[in-house]
Amino acid sequence: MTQQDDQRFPAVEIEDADLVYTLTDEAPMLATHSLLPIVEGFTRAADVSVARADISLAGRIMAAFGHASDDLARLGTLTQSESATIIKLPNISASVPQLKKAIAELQAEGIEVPDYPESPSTDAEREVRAAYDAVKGSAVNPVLREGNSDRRAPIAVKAYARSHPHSMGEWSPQSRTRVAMMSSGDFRHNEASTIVPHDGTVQIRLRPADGSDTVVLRETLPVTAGEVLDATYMSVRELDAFLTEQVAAASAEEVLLSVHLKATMMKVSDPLIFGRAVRAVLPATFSSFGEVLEEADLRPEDGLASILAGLDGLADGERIRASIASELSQGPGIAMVDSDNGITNLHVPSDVIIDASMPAMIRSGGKMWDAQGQMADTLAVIPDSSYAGVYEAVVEDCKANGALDPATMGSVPNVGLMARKAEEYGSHDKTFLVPAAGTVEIVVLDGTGLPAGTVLLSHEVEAGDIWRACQTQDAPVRDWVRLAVTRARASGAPAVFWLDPTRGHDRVLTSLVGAYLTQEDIEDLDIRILDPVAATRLSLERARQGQDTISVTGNVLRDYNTDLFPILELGTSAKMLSVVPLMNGGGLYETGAGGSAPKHVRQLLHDNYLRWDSLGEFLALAEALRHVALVTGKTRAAVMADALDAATTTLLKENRSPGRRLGTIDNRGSHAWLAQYWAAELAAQEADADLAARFAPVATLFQTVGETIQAELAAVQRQTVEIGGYYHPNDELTEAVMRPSATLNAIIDML
Ligand SMILES: NC(=O)C1=CN([C@@H]2O[C@H](COP(=O)(O)OP(=O)(O)OC[C@H]3O[C@@H](n4cnc5c(N)ncnc54)[C@H](OP(=O)(O)O)[C@@H]3O)[C@@H](O)[C@H]2O)C=CC1
Ligand SMILES: O=C(O)CCC(=O)C(=O)O
Ligand SMILES: [Mg+2]
Repeated sequence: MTQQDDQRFPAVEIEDADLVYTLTDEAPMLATHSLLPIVEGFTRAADVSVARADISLAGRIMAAFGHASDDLARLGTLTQSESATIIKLPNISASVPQLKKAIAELQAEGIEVPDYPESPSTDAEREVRAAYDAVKGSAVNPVLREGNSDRRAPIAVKAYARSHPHSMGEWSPQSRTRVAMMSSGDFRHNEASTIVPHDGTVQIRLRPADGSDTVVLRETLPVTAGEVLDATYMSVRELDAFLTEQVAAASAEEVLLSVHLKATMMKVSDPLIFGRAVRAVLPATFSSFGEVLEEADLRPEDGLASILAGLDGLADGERIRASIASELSQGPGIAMVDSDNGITNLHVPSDVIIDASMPAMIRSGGKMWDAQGQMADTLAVIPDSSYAGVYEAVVEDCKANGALDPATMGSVPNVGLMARKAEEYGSHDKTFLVPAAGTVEIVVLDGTGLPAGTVLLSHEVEAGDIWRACQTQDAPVRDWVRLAVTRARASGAPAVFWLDPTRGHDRVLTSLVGAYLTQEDIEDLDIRILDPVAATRLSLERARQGQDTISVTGNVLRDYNTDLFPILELGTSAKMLSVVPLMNGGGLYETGAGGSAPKHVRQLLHDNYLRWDSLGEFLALAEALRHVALVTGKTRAAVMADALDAATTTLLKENRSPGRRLGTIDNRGSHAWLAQYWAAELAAQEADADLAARFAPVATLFQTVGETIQAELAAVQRQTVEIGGYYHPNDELTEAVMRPSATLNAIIDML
């Protein structure tokens, strides 16, 4: 969906536009084909120029090999501008299997992109691999998130959820579901942290225990004055022992085994941990055939599906397949992603992503799907204990007090430390699979105010351990504390900093928060610092009493909490307002807090029905238009924003959001209603008479043909459709599918 394809609007460059709208993947990409023409039509009346930035997985692959403009890099630069206004939809953070599929799809279209080199051996292959590694995993959000995060449910959304509570699975005190985490040897227990005194450069290296030459893991790493620098590692020995225990425990307790990781955002460490879990479930297979599989580039970290798909070409293929089947049938039931097609939790590393998977399990009364398509209790394995306690506390709370009630429960909004790749979510370029036993050290090269050669942090490690460093700059920490105070003041709710005194990083952060709070006016505010488990308990207790509690967290809990609480409160995190005030003054408006909902694509292709809810886009657009008005002086944009918010409130009240069942309003139908309500609000408002006059005939027209539009949109349901690709669908085909109402299209063209 490139700008040039659309002749109705002159192309606007990303750098010149008042507003940039991102083109992404899967369900939000489909929704954009329907919504963006409406947005462009309406905003033109306010003289707001809109550019499209293609940051889809396919777009980024093409850009990496010179077949498309590198829109992500351009947007990254734009985030530094004080006038940037960017609407960011969720995108695929690709696992290796997804990346390979996208590459194959582009190649089949005749686009010359190279294969993904599994084991690069030449310089050219290493270069290709580096290019793909930059596209892989969470490669978009960290580039754009040059600010901290403010995610909350707007009042109208919360009111709607209370009056139309979503279904919740029942929780029984007898539930056998529980969370398992490591009690030593993990990232939490090994964490060490320090504050860097001055700007400078450090090196990360391994001094092997056998006295052989030092291995440089990272040649140079710039550090900044006042930043918090941490290092930690996951002991593979302790991880393996833990995972083996959990496999046995799930069997003994007769519950499903499920593994919850963030292999997308934590693109180096978590696929490795996922691979250890695959091994732990198939110990005999890996002991007999591990080398054969390795030689064939069939890696457990890519998941069972990749291994199974690669067996055909192997001499031992059938024996390996039989061994896997036999071990799976004798071990505990594995939680399923798709029981109809035999897809387990361990098939693809990016199918079960902890921020969405744990809340979905909790919402379902602590159950996941088994191989027979029934819901069953599960042992939820979250190896690193840094944040697993939060989920454990929710599970225990639900066992003791029953499911939460969306009709009455309070809200847990979040203020998250995120800017400049803060904490773990910026660690992938400082994460290493340790090649040999020895000492990993972070050593001063120059600057920092310390003598060259000073060892800042060090760990004794074994081969196979996963070591990582994290950086958290000072300016983002100050900004985060300020944002927390602002939100506490604006909302009147208590603000709780979730910081763990048993962790090195959190202890340092606690002292900084204490210091920076003294610089704020907080006398009449309720601001506390609690460890994450205590903070969870307090937030739940208050939520059960209908009270709101702001969670002020680091980057990972920002991610976890903004799915967890919204999924319980609102049924989905798609309904969140998600604002990132960029540190240089710009605004990044994320649409909801969830991802790209891959399951929705299947339903569109099968039934021509898209259940994606664009509420997050509507909320983000209104905020973005207000920001445009502020930075460009185009006051009309603010009038458009107020009218849009009013239209969104009507849409909620009138229940015009997409349903889940065929025959109800889908994504396209909800867009048409939004356009109708938006036009009505613009015609009725008195702040801008010209705008009112311009939209009066549009509003009248919608009143006349609104039902025709809905009938045209409903008529296309219940048929299969073809859009000519998954990662890189054909624009014309997709547009035809997503804009099937000639009547609506004519109105939009007229705007
Ligand atoms: N900001 C970003 O860019 C983010 C990207 N991601 C990426 O998204 C992909 C999928 O991640 P996953 O863990 O499955 O999580 P998702 O949030 O994409 O999906 C989980 C479920 O949430 C529901 N859901 C999410 N958004 C909506 C919406 N707008 N309307 C209605 N329902 C919605 C759907 O439930 P149901 O099926 O019941 O309808 C969906 O199946 C991954 O590639 C991941 O990396 C993930 C999070 C954030
Ligand atoms: O970038 C990603 O991979 C996921 C981001 C995410 O889940 C979030 O920010 O809530
Ligand atoms: Mg998330």
